[in-house]
Amino acid sequence: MDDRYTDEASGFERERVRRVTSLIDRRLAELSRQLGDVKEQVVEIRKHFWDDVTINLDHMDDVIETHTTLKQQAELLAERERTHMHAKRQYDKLRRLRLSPYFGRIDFREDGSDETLAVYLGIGSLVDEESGGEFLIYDWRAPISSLYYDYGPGPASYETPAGLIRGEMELKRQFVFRNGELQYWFDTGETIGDEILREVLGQGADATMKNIVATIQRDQNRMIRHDAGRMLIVSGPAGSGKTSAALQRVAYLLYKHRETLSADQVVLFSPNPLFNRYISTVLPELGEENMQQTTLQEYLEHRLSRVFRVESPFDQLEDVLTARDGDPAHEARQQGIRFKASADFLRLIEGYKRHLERQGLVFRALKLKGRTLVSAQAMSERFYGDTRTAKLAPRLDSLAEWLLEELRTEVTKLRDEPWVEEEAEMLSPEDMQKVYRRLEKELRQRKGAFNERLREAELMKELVLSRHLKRLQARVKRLRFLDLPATYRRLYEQPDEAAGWLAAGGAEAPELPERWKEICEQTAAALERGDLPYEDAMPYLYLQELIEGFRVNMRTRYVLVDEAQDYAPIHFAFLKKLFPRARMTVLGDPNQAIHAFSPGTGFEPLVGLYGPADTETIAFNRTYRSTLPIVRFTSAMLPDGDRIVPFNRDGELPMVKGAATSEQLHAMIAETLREWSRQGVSTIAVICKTLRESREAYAALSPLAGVPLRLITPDDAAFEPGVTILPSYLAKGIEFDAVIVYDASRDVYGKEDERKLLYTVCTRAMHRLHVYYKGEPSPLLPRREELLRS
Ligand SMILES: Nc1ncnc2c1ncn2[C@@H]1O[C@H](COP(=O)(O)OP(=O)(O)OP(=O)(O)O)[C@@H](O)[C@H]1O
Repeated sequence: MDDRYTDEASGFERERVRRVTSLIDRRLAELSRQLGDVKEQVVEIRKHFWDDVTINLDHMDDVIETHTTLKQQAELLAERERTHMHAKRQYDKLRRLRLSPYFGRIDFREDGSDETLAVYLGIGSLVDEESGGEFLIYDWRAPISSLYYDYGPGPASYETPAGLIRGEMELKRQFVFRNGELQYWFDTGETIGDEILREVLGQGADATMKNIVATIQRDQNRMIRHDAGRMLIVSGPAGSGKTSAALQRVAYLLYKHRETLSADQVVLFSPNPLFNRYISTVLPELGEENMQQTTLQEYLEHRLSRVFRVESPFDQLEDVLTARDGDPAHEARQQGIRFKASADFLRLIEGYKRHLERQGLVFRALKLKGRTLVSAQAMSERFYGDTRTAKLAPRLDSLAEWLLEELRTEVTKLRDEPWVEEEAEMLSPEDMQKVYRRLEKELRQRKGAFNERLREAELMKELVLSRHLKRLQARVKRLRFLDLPATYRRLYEQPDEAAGWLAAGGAEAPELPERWKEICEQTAAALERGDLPYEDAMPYLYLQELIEGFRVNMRTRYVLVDEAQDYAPIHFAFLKKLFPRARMTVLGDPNQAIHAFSPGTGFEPLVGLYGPADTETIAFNRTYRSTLPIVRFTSAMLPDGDRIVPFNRDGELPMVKGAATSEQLHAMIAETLREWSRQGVSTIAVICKTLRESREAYAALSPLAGVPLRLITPDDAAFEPGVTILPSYLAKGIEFDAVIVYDASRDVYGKEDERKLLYTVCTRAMHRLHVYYKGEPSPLLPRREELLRS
C-alpha cells in the first residue's frame, strides 16, 4: 500500500473491497446452488424423457398425446438449458470479477451538478440490488468508462447516445489486485499511468494473448469505440497494440450492440492458424463469445479446392524466398505475383469479362455414358445467339433452363440403349418396390389391354434414366456446363490480347509486366496440371463471380482484417463485395509487408475502397511489446524508424553474434537455449526465414540443445510455452519472451526487399533478442553507429 494515502482513504477503499467481494461471494454461492439445481433438473428431465412416451401405434390419440408430451418435454429442457447457460455465464463473469473486481476509479462531476459520482471500472458490471441498485462496478465498455481512458484529472467529457456530457474529473485512481487481494492502489495525474503499464509489460509472454482492459491507451480507446462509417484503417508499428485493441474493439461492439449483434456476425481474418489459436482466449476471458476467425487461405480452399489444388500463401512465399537469384523463371513468377495482385489486374479481368460477353466462354459438353447429349458447340451458339442482354449471368440462367429441357428430351431417347437395360437389371430391392407400387397403381387405373411384364421392364428403365437425368440436371443447375478453369486458362493462352483487355477494363496505365509472355506460359501450364498458384486464386474467384454473379454474405456485420499490409488491392475489392452489409476494420503495418504481392506502400489507396467520407484512419506510433533497447535496434532497421515511439522499459541490449561455420552457429544457439531455459524464460522462439531452414535448424539443434524443441509448420499450429522453432511467416502477429534469429547472414537476408521480413522477425521479441549469423552479417541489420546515435 502506498504510504501517500491517508488512513481515511485507505480505510474507505479497503472497506469497499470487502463489501464488493462479499457481495460477489454471496452471488457466487447462490448461482452455484442454482446451477446445481438446474443441472439436476436437466438430468432428471433427460432421464425420464422416454418414460412418458412409450406409445401404442394402434391408438391415434396416444400418438398425438405422445407427440404433445414430447414437444413439451423438449421445450422444458431447452428452457432449463437456457437458464443454465445464462447462470453459467453469470457465474464465470463473477469468478473473474472476484479475482480482480476493478482496476480503476474516477470521480466525475457533471457540469451543473453538485454531486460527484465515483465510477469503479471492471471487466463486467456489478449492481447491488440489496441497496437499491447501486452500481458497484461499471463495465469498462459503458459510455462513462471512456473518461478513464481519455483523460487525467481536470475537465473531461464523454459521448452518450443522448449527446456529449461535460464535467470535471476530480480523481483518478488505479488499483492492482492479485488473486482477489488488493495489492496496492494510487492516484494518478496521467491518462493511464505508465507505472502499471510498465509492470504489465514487464511480465512474461504467455502462449495466448492477454486482454489490455486495465491499460488501454487513449488512441487505442479511440479505435476501440469508433463506430461510424464503413471503414476504419489502423496503422501502427510492430507491437503498438493493433491486434490487442482490435480484440477489445470486438468486445466493445458486442457490448454496445448486444441487442442486435451476435459474435458469429463478426469475422476476423488473421494471418495464419497459429495466430488464430494465439488470440482465441481474449474474448472468452472478457466474458464474450469468440468471433468467427478465419484466414483468406481457408476461404479460398473452401471455394476452390474442389476444382484445383490451391497453393497456400506460405508455399508461395517459400518458393519466392528459396529461389535462386537471376533465374528467369523465378523473375517471371515474381513479376506475375505482383501484377496479379494489382488493381490493374482487376481491370484486366473486367476487360476479359467484357470480351467473354461477346465470345470465348468455354462450355463443357453434357454427356452420358460417352454419348454427347448437348455439345459445347451447341451451348456456345445458343448462348451467344441470345442477344436480349449483354450480361452474362441472366444469359447463363436462360441457357441452363434450355439445357434442362434438352436433357429431358435427349435422355428419354436413350431408353433402348443396351446399358439402360443392364442397369435396370441391377436395380436394388428398394427400387424394385417403387416399380411394383407404380405398377399396382397403373393396374388399378388401367383401361384396356395391359402387358404387365412389358410395363414392368419399361418402368425399370424409366427409373434408371430418371436417375441419370436428375444427376445431369443437378450439374446444370450448378452451372457445371461452364468450363471455368478452361475459360480462365484462355486468358493466359492469348497473351497478345491482354493489353486490349486492360484498356477495355479501364486501367489507368495499361501496362503489362515485362515478362508477361512467360507469366502466361507458366500460369497456363500450372492450370493445365490442376494447380492454382496462390496469386491466381483471387483473380479466378473474381472472374467466376463476374460471370456467374456474386455470392455474398449478408449476415456478417463487422469484418476485421489483421496484418492487412499482406493483402493486395484485389483481396480488399473482393472482401468488400463478399460482405456488402459489413463495416470493415483494417489493421496493419506497412513495414511488416512480407509477401511478394504486398504493395508495401501505406494504406492511403485503401481510402478509395469506400471513399473518404466513409473512412476513418487512426495511426498508432507508440510501441509496447519490446524493451527500449530492442525497439531502438529494430527501429534502426527502418528508414522511417525514428517515428516509432518506444515505451520506456529497460532490458538487455540485443546481441548480434557471428559464427564461422554451421557447427559453431548451432553450438552457440544451443548454449543460449540452455541458458535461457535454465533461467526460466517461458516462451523462446528460434525464428528461421523459411520452413526449409526451420527443418534444418530443428534437426541440427535437437541433439545439442538439451531442452525439448518444437517445430511449428503450417499444418501443425499449436503454440505452447518452451522453445519453438518456426519460419518467419508463422511468427507473424505473435510475440515471445526471447527471440533467436537463426541466421541473419548476408546470404540469407541480403536483399533490400527482405528488410521488412527481418524487421518482422526481430520485432517478435519482448525482453531478449539474439541475432546470429554465419559468415558475413546481413547488411540490413543496424550498424553499431546507428544504434549509438538513436
Ligand atoms: N494498452 C496496452 N496495455 C498493455 N499492454 C499493451 C497495450 N497495448 C499493447 N500492449 C501489449 O503490447 C504487445 C503487442 O501488442 P499487439 O500484438 O496487439 O501489437 P500489434 O500492433 O498487433 O503488433 P504486430 O504488428 O507486431 O503484430 C502485447 O503484449 C500487448 O499485450
